[in-house]
Amino acid sequence: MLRVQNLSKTIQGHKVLDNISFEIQPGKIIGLVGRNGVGKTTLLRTIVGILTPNDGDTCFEGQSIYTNPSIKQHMVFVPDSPEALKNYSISEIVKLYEWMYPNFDPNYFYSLLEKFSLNQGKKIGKYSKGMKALFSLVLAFSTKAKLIILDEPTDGLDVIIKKQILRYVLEEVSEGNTSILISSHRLDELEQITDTIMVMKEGRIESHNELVDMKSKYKKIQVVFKENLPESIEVLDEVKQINQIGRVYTLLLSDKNDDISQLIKKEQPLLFEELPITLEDIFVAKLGGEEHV
Ligand SMILES: Nc1ncnc2c1ncn2[C@@H]1O[C@H](COP(=O)(O)OP(=O)(O)OP(=O)(O)O)[C@@H](O)[C@H]1O
Repeated sequence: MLRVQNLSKTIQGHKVLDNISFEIQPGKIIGLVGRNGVGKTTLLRTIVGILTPNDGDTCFEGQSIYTNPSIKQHMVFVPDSPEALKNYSISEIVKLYEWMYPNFDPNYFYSLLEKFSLNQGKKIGKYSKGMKALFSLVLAFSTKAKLIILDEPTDGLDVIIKKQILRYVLEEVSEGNTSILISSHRLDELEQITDTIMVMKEGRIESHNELVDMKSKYKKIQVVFKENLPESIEVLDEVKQINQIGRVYTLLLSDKNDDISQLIKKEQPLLFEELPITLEDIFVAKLGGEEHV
């Protein structure tokens, strides 16, 4: 469906995107994660053609979006601060979207406004921050685009709406061939809805894996020793310390064959307990350096 090939973008002499390639298949939800300033928004803005790359291409169903802009009617981008529409009324926005997106479904749009209790009389500028975020999502899903690209979609939404939205996103994807690319710092939410996770680091894609495969590469344990964590364990590359409270250490192990667990057990811990692993643990292990402990 979407193929990003060797995309690079330099802004003010700084290479923000460095030779990025990936593909998105129909019916998939992909999470894009990375530390602040790593280039996520720049990547999303480049693959929808708001920014022009210095190198590389983005093709939707085989056609470059830069040389065939009409193909972009099948993709919709929801920015993290949707200010562009704030002076328009809802009926004006509907007209604009019907013009931009031939498959825009106004009946569906109004039914979603109702479903999420969004006041139809107000100008968008009069909505609260959360209502604006919600409105942008409703608008995006009403385009019936095949690819929906969301930048920090749940920022500003209260927990109840967030849950409704996440459920709604899952329903939409399971019913049709819509694909969704979501950039988010809310790793707990991504974990609930995504199939695969792309990790960005210094302008590159560091990894692009199925979430279950990522988790299977690690083991999270809690250990307590009589004294501190033995140095023989601390120095191992396969051991990342993700938390310490007193003598209770939480460790993330790259331990496919159980070798590291055996080494730790040889040091006779007072407690050795395996814990469920989260996307946040993997994020910290991959991108956290030593600063997080
Ligand atoms: N218009 C611009 N002018 C100058 N530098 C820019 C511009 N847009 C982005 N950058 C720089 O490019 C880098 C990546 O920014 P970007 O917004 O893509 O990061 P991000 O991963 O989305 O960050 P965050 O998680 O904080 O939203 C940053 O160093 C940023 O300062």
